[in-house]
Amino acid sequence: MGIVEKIKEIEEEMARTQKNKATEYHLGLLKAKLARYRAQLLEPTTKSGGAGTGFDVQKSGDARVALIGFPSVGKSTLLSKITHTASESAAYEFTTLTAIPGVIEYKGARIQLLDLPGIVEGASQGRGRGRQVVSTAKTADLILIMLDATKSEEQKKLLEIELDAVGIRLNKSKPDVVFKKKTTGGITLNTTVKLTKTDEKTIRTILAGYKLHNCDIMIREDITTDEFIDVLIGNRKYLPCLYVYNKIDAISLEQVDKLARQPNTVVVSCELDLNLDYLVDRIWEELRLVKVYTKKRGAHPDLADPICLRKGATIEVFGRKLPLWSGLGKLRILYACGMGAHNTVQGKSSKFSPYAQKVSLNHQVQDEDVVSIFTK
Ligand SMILES: Nc1nc2c(ncn2[C@@H]2O[C@H](COP(=O)(O)OP(=O)(O)OP(=O)(O)O)[C@@H](O)[C@H]2O)c(=O)[nH]1
Ligand SMILES: [K+]
Ligand SMILES: [Mg+2]
Repeated sequence: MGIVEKIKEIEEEMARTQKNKATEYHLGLLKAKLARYRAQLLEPTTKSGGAGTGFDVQKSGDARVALIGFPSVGKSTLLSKITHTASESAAYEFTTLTAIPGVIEYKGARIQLLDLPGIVEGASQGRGRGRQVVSTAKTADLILIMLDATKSEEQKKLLEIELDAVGIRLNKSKPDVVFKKKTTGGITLNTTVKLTKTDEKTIRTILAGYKLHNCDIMIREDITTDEFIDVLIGNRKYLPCLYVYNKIDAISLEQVDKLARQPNTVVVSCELDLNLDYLVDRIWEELRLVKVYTKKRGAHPDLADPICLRKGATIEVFGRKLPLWSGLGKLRILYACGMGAHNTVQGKSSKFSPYAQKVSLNHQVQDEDVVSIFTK
């Protein structure tokens, strides 16, 4: 009998078994067995299978948010509540076996929310399909670490360790260090601040360890040794993260209050719909999206249908989101623009706001700008 059949058999037996004191233990055993089989189902089938690559889900919308957590913390319940997609949720572990995308529609933005299988300790080392889950996290613009409010604080640390192991740095900015490899000339090391958490000798030792004998380094921040290594290795991902404590319906008010006071934290109950609106608000904020309105010549800005971009996006990035961009491309466009409230590019990023201003393709847009594009 294959695993799928075994799972089916247990599920049927569970459905047949009445829930009461006498069957509680037996049901518990069945649940554990079910979780074990489902965990097996998650294991990569080939040796290389899944390792290092994420799930094959097309990115869509204006940003991607990934749900990371241990099994049964309520990830799928959340997806089903705040998007139009239903993801199966159940009381046994490893209910979700693959990445399930849903869309949060909010303030004119379409945010892709990815429900993922639960991970276990050691996920980054390739246990279960965990490695695939943490790799998918790397493709997100924001990570939601979902935690069970009724369980120990330990869970948070363990998840952070797993993400850290694949090079994800949460709620940290890239160390302010300029590092340039050269072919000759030895090592030039400069610092603009006093180093209190590492020192020059350590840094030189590490460089030698990586066989880097020729490079220019300028350290502009009081970094740690680990942060210096991150700079050398290079492919680190610095991502914002919200810690979402679910199931607050099952703990005391005092406990809820204590959790809610932690930084980057939102407390919710998916089951009772508690605080979910606030969570979506916070997701929007953390993504740092800006809304930009389009405006046709001689018409009012189209306020009903803004284009959402990441903060720092340029006019060019904006243009690529316009349906008519490819056509414009052929005409060898543009200068784009205007800024200000009633003219071409109107809004906050114009120096001459509220008047329209001509800007270049690499001009950065800001929230609530109104942009018109002209072709030559
Ligand atoms: N008390 C309580 N239970 C909840 C809440 N949200 C979800 N649950 C329950 O928690 C269990 C697991 O929910 P799921 O949504 O399947 O959890 P998951 O994290 O997707 O689990 P896996 O896919 O197995 O990793 C289900 O029995 C839910 O009914 C909540 O806010 N409060
Ligand atoms: K579950
Ligand atoms: Mg799930």
